Amino acid sequence: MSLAERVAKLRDLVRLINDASEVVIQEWQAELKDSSVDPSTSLLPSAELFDARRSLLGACGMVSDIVAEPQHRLMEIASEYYISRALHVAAEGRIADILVDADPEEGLHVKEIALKTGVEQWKLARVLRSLSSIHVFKEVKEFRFANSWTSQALVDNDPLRCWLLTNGLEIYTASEGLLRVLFDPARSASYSLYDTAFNEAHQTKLNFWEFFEHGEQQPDGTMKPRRGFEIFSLAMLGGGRVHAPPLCTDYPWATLGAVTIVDVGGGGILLGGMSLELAKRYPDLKFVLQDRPPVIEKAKAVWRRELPGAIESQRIVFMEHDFFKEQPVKGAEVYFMRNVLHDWPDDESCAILKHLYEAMGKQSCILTADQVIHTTLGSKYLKSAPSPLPANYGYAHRLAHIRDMNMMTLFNGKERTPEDLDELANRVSLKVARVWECRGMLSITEMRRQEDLASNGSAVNGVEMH
Ligand SMILES: C[S@@+](CC[C@H](N)C(=O)[O-])C[C@H]1O[C@@H](n2cnc3c(N)ncnc32)[C@H](O)[C@@H]1O
Repeated sequence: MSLAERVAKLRDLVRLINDASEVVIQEWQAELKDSSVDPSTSLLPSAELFDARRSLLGACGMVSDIVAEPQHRLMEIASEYYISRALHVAAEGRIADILVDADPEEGLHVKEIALKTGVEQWKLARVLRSLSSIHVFKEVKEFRFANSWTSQALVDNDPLRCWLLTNGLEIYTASEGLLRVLFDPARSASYSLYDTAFNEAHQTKLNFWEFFEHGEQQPDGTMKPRRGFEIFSLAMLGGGRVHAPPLCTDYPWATLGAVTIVDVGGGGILLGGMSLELAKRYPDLKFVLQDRPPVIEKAKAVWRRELPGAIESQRIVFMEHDFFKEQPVKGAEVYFMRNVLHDWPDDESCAILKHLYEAMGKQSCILTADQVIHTTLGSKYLKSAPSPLPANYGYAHRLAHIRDMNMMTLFNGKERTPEDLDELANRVSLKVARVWECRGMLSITEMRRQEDLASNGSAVNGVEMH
């Protein structure tokens, strides 16, 4: 890039930062007037705030590319995992909870934090300083730390704490196998569930789920559930809480009327899954929750507690079902899957979709809620970022790619672009009719049978955000 181009781009970005900031401020002020919104915990920003926020974050990231010395920037990216490591230490040590009563001006001395965590104080100070420099925690006086706007979100929030921690345990170890697997020609070309970086790093022939279900051998030869699995389960609850509000709002569920939603691989061990969230908000909807037998048993208990009467009135029917077998519920209006397809390579995902296709009727659709990958080149299904940002908002899309790398590492699975999903759909006579972009990490992709779309011409390759 020539100097003139860099100067022009930097000026464009600063203008974008300025404009997007004004929108963010305006929307914050509107939130302040709305007593139903708590800005510190709201997971449902207005469409304007969501959009301005991603422009602003994308632009700030792009500024770092233009302004930073390239070699320095590359060195930083290559070793950034130590920042993640620092956060894992903070999560393991429950530092945000320890700091909850600290005076915001005075903070708590690292000596006292060390006593409560068991980490040597001067090492702990270095961990906390790493995080304070990126505004997670604050060093308010020398060696005295307090919570920041960001770390405050961790206070008394075990599901979120476990989400951070689970990325620092078996999943982190698994990422260490990526180099060896990707540069081994046979395993690199394989999309088997058993040829993953996870298998390599943990030296196991079990896949991710089997590994956890199998437990850990104790010195006396008995098996004990892995601590990491308990943390992973709570982490899924943390993720579910973050994902649910936009998914429940940004698809027009209320307009469906009194229809049945088949929640395929619906989960719900700890929180009841997406169906329970929808059931609480939309009283006309009915549900069939399908999953593996141990999951179904646990989900029943959650529903009994969270929505008394729903089981008796048959608003919810629980069904043990393997989604690699024939779908027993025929002609349902909606077959819903959240965070299911991303766990599976393409062939397995097609097998799941094919069973749904065979059960669908004319009015049926599949709604799949996953992280939708948007490339820097854009997609006809997704809203593009304003210039000079790349179409996918660049830096603001980083977590999507991180999650995609995670799926590759653990399962040979994949977060997909709308085009990838359409390709899978085409293999089993389905088609992506529309992507419902939601104001969160996940979006909803609607698939219909090709013959139905052809007959009523209702394919929409557009973008709509509520
Ligand atoms: C990542 S979880 C998602 C759970 C839920 N949809 C949610 O969003 O909270 C994947 C789910 O797929 C289920 N699953 C895995 N293999 C399955 C199979 N062969 N048949 C049915 N469900 C399966 C798991 O038990 C788990 O509940």
